[in-house]
Amino acid sequence: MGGLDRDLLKRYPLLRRFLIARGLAASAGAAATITQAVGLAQVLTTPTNGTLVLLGAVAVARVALAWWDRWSAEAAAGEWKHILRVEAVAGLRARGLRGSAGAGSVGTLLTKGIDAAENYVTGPLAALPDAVVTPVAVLGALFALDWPSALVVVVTVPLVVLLLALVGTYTRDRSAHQLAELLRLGSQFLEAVSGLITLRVLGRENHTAQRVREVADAHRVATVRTLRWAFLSSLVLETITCLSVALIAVPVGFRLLEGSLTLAVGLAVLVLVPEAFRPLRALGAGFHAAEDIRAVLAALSSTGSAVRVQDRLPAPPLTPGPISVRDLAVGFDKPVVTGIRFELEPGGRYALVGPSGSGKTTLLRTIAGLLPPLAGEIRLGDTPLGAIDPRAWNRHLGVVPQRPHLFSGTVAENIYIGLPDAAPDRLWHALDQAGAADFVRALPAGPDTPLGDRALRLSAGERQRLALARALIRTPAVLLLDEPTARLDVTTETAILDAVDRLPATVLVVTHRPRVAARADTVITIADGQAAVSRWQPC
Ligand SMILES: Nc1ncnc2c1ncn2[C@@H]1O[C@H](COP(=O)(O)OP(=O)(O)OP(=O)(O)O)[C@@H](O)[C@H]1O
Repeated sequence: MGGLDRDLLKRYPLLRRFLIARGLAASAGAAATITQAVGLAQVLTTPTNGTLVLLGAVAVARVALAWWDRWSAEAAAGEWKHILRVEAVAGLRARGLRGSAGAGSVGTLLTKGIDAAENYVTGPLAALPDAVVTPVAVLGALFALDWPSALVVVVTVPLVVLLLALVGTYTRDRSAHQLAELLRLGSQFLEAVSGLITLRVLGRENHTAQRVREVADAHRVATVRTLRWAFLSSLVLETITCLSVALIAVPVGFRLLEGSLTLAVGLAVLVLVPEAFRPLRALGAGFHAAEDIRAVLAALSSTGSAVRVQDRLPAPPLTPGPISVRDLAVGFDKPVVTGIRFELEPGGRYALVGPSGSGKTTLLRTIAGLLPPLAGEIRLGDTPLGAIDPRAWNRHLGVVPQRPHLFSGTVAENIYIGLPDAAPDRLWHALDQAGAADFVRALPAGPDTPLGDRALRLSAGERQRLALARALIRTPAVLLLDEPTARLDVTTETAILDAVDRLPATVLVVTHRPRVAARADTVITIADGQAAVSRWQPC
């Protein structure tokens, strides 16, 4: 049935527990419904004190069950959304973004996309046990009370189930299409905002606004189509339910007039019949939520942002020794560089060179554990990198990417990230080594100056120096630098490289500049998908 996805239940014990608890609650609810219907019929025909007390107790029990139903669904939905987001972030950390997924669409997927989990848990998943248990229980009671009425329900309930299955098949594609439009909108919007300066320079800002409008419109149309179908299926569902109730109510009325049916039984039947359809209607109303979350989970795994938290590797101690790269292949959907072999000795100086797009950054990110190797392995001493807890590896690493990200906090907060208790002299030492001390001192509030959104008030070279200070304050054993001086003048570059040379760390630096490569003992050259290792030789 569309409300239930076996893979999801296998993967998330939380959902299994929720379903079992709801099954028990649905059984209690069905018993209460039948007792209430029969009791109500008796009170209206031959009232007794005992029946009145019983009815009161059942009413209280139903209120308590309704409260618990709501609370348990909200709690399970909140916990599952949290798990999905943690998994998604772990997936992004482990594998990076795959394919053409952009930050905008992944951001939308992780926020609004994963919110669909709430509608799924509080909607079809919560309704499913009730939709299985209650119609069967009510049918049993109807057979005991009045079998001709039960026969009508036997014929009409499968019609409702068939309709739900049809709705599921039809809405599957619609939900995936609607989500794709939503992600496209998120990505277009982010691109338009972050590229505003370029667009203005090119005189294309109106054109881009028009494109965002078009995508927003496409998303609106897709949403309205899905909703139209949901409303239509609800209408058909309600019609089948009303017709079924009418098919039972009319003969019951005639039989009451004829005297072939007692008033108590007739009333009980009339109260019970709508109860057989109620949970199915609830299931049908939230049916599209099941398809929505399925589409979200498929999108998460195709962007590489879904990894099971339980899949985390154990964390053996990190052994000191060289970093050995053995027959490594790096890349994304297909390899960019293959057959890479080299050793990084502790304290050694290495340069990674090669034409633009040859795979230098990809190799650096693989060594940093940000991308999984496509083949071969990286060993730290005797331990494969894959067997080491990423957090343990991170503590030994200093990474300065090509386009470092600075957060909207202060300069100091950006540098202290992960080291909240570091002493201020360490901050100034790191800033000094990175050639950033002078300009930080000149900022309005020194290191306490807020950087604002993505630190746009700083120059590209200043941002790069802060990122270097952030790496150096951690006194890493291994320093991975991706063109760290690409935006700096020669004097600043020389000062920074001198400071880096004085560090005891193993340093691997990606560079296009011969004078930076000249500082390394060993040069790893990547070209045509292959890596070659040589001693530095000036041309
Ligand atoms: N997220 C990604 N998904 C798919 N392919 C990617 C991704 N990132 C990079 N690539 C591709 O991998 C190849 C290597 O890119 P990489 O950034 O490693 O090159 P590079 O040698 O560092 O280049 P440069 O010197 O210009 O920085 C390129 O062809 C690039 O298009």
